[in-house]
Amino acid sequence: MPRIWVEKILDEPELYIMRIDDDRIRYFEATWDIPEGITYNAYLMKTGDAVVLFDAWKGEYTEEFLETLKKLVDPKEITHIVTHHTEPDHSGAIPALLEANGYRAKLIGTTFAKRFMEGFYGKKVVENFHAIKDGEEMRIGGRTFRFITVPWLHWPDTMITYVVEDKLIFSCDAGGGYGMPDAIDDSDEKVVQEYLPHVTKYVVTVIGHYHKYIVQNIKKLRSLGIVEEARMILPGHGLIWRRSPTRIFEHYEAIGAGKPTKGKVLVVYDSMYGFVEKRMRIVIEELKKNGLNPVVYRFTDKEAPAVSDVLGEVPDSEAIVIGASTYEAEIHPRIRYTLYEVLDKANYEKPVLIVGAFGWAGVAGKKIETLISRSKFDLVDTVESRGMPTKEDEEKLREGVRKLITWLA
Ligand SMILES: Cc1cc2nc3c(=O)[nH]c(=O)nc-3n(C[C@H](O)[C@H](O)[C@H](O)COP(=O)(O)O)c2cc1C
Repeated sequence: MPRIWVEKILDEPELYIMRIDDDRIRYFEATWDIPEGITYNAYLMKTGDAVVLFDAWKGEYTEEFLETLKKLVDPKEITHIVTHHTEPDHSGAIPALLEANGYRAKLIGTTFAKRFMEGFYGKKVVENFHAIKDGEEMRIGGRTFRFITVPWLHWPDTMITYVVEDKLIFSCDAGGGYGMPDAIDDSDEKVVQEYLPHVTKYVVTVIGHYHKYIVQNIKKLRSLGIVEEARMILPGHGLIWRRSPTRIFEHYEAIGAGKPTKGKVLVVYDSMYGFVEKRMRIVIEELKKNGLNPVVYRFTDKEAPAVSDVLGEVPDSEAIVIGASTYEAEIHPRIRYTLYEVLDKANYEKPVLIVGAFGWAGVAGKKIETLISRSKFDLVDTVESRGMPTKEDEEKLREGVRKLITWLA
């Protein structure tokens, strides 16, 4: 059963989080394996004569959302609904809420948001929609709400709200992560440490395709001075950041920049009958001998790691080793798909060593080389040979690892 959290975050303005922990979901966006689950966070603020709702929950949890909301307020009393991003994991419950509200509330979002809401839920939902301009301020319930667009974090519709007097940033997907942390905020460092890898995985899989916009948009928010002075960052997924509000954006920036963890080398390969495996054991041994820390993901007839987990390991790796067999004159399908996603979502300037095995005519190595040469990654070496590696092959593999290490020095 999904856990529901309703907690008061502030007395003045009166501010609540409504969070549901989605433990039923298996594949976010019908693609990314997330055994760690995800939360949907909505926020409710009572200020002066206004009751403002920031985002909602996924449509699947509409009933739970309305029940939870009714504990805090009669839905008819909601005066404003801010929709930062219309992806249905945040907007799904809004149509039913508007109905319960008697369509009294003003919806606030970007022009794109208006278009998308109408496309998803019909004309009636946007009858009372105010489309903001970037940087526009509105006085609501005695407070100043500034709306700032952050396009492509990760849809064109995306914006954040800054409540000027209280220095609060409502950031929706920006600053979010996977996982169902055992707290609502960052006050417990142990919870934060467990949560941050889920943030990395979230950023790469969900926003990674647009990763240059992560850096650009955070730069934009910093230049407005609101990141440094923020008292709290309140995302649409995961933890609220109030002990150290800037930390989540610093983490996002580090992911955007691909800031490496010293010595971490991501090793990913397939092996159907053990020939690539034999090569990779040599590679891993050589990496360890040289003081590096290989993080290994293998696709075999017994294991198939989640590609989402592999993606989450890329940003802070210093280098990558890809091992692949040739399969029907192609790269093995598991590595082909993994590589395709890495190049699309986690494309960084990092060195790559390619290792291949084939039966009669090796093409996997060459095909990976071509893909790497068209990406930001740097090709260090390709070591590919037939079947069982010979002594000579073994020496070439060790030499390849040494070249990788020299590259890192
Ligand atoms: C389904 C299948 C398709 C294969 N296709 C090719 C191929 O097109 N060209 C080739 O040279 N070898 C091919 N091979 C042979 C493998 O690439 C070779 O045995 C390699 O050493 C496998 O390494 P592994 O046991 O680590 O997967 C194929 C093997 C299988 C099982």
